[in-house]
Amino acid sequence: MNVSLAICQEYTENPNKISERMAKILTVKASCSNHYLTSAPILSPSNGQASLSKAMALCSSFCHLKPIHFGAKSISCFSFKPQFSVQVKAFSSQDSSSNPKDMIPGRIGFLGLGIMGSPMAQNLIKAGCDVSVWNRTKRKCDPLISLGAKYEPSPEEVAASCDVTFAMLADPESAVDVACGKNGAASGMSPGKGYVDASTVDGATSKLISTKIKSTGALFLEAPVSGSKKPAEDGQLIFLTAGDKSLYETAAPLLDIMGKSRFYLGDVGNGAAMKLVVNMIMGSMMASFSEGLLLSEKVGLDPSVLVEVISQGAISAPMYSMKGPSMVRSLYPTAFPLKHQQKDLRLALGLAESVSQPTPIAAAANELYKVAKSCGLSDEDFSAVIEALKAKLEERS
Ligand SMILES: NC(=O)C1=CN([C@@H]2O[C@H](COP(=O)(O)OP(=O)(O)OC[C@H]3O[C@@H](n4cnc5c(N)ncnc54)[C@H](OP(=O)(O)O)[C@@H]3O)[C@@H](O)[C@H]2O)C=CC1
Ligand SMILES: O=CCCC(=O)O
Repeated sequence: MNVSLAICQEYTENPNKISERMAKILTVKASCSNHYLTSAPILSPSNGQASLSKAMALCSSFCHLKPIHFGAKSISCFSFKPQFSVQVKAFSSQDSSSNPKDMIPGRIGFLGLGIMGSPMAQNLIKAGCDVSVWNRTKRKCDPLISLGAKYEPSPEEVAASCDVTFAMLADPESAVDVACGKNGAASGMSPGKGYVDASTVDGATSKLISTKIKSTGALFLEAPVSGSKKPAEDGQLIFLTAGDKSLYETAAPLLDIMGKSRFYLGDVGNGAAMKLVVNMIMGSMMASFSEGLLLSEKVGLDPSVLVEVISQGAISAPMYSMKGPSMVRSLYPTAFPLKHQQKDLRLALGLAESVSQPTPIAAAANELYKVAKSCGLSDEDFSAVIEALKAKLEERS
């Protein structure tokens, strides 16, 4: 907090000078800790907008700076995320809502506290939001309750007591059940509220949920994410949103707590489609990488060296460097469950079918993930798909 006040004084004294110092302070702070900096009131805001814009423009030459205007009452907000999740938000002290919490919808609901939902909800709580939670398996709520979350016994009660409710559920069936089923979120929805579904589902499912939520007068946004367990923990997700633009704007400060970027893609279904295309590519990449690792080993090469070679060339990808070393050791600590990757391939193939787009590579990859599931690997990380190839090879030899 001292840091943000130092920034504010500099704003007001000399807006041309501040950005370099701001970047330096934040870099130091970011490397020391991993917490959010919020509330940076501009102390003499006569030239607040001008100095802030100037500061943001100058600061962007030092770091990845993301100006976002969110709401008439705030001057502006920007996120600074170098290696760690750090956010700085600037507000006018003349503004009646100089408390950043006033920019955030009153109470936030979170439904579905699995690998992704738990850290996402946790980041909201750590950023100072009032959060209510529900999960089918209640014990998964306990760590969040101990951080200050309020437990509600059903999705309906979460939705009824919150302004904006997020859902992060396994698949289309669970997303529909939690939103539209008995004691589902829709039963607690009414005008003025919003439902943001971050689960990876197909467009038809998303439209069904949207229709049900909107029939209550509430707003709907689909917001599936790219990024896995670690980005969820670090507030570095990429949101692929579509639906009600006004809910997108209301939810933006929350998306910025949980993520590093956000895309607004228009009508409901477009966010789901974008997510499925991304995961279709990812699933095929992982299947192909698995084949390469095993082939290299079979011809007497060291697969660890293959990982190293790939990391230095044009086909390098963080996924190969992150997963490769443990795959070589036949270890698959779960970040993205294999069953969800197969679900995404299945849904992506359905999307392709709906527009008669050939996707032979993804279809082959899907078969491999199905084999992996039948080998009992559903809850392993999706990189365990390599085991399906080992099984096939063993069958043949
Ligand atoms: N893990 C990852 O890397 C990523 C996952 N995703 C997507 O995000 C979503 C969540 O993924 P993730 O957190 O990994 O999955 P998990 O399997 O860890 O969590 C799934 C969540 O859905 C709940 N759930 C499952 N079935 C039902 C049901 N019938 N009724 C009510 N709740 C149910 C689970 O409750 P319970 O605890 O009771 O089982 C749990 O809260 C999925 O759609 C996935 O594809 C997107 C990006 C990355
Ligand atoms: O849906 C899962 C995506 C995982 C990732 O983007 O790393």
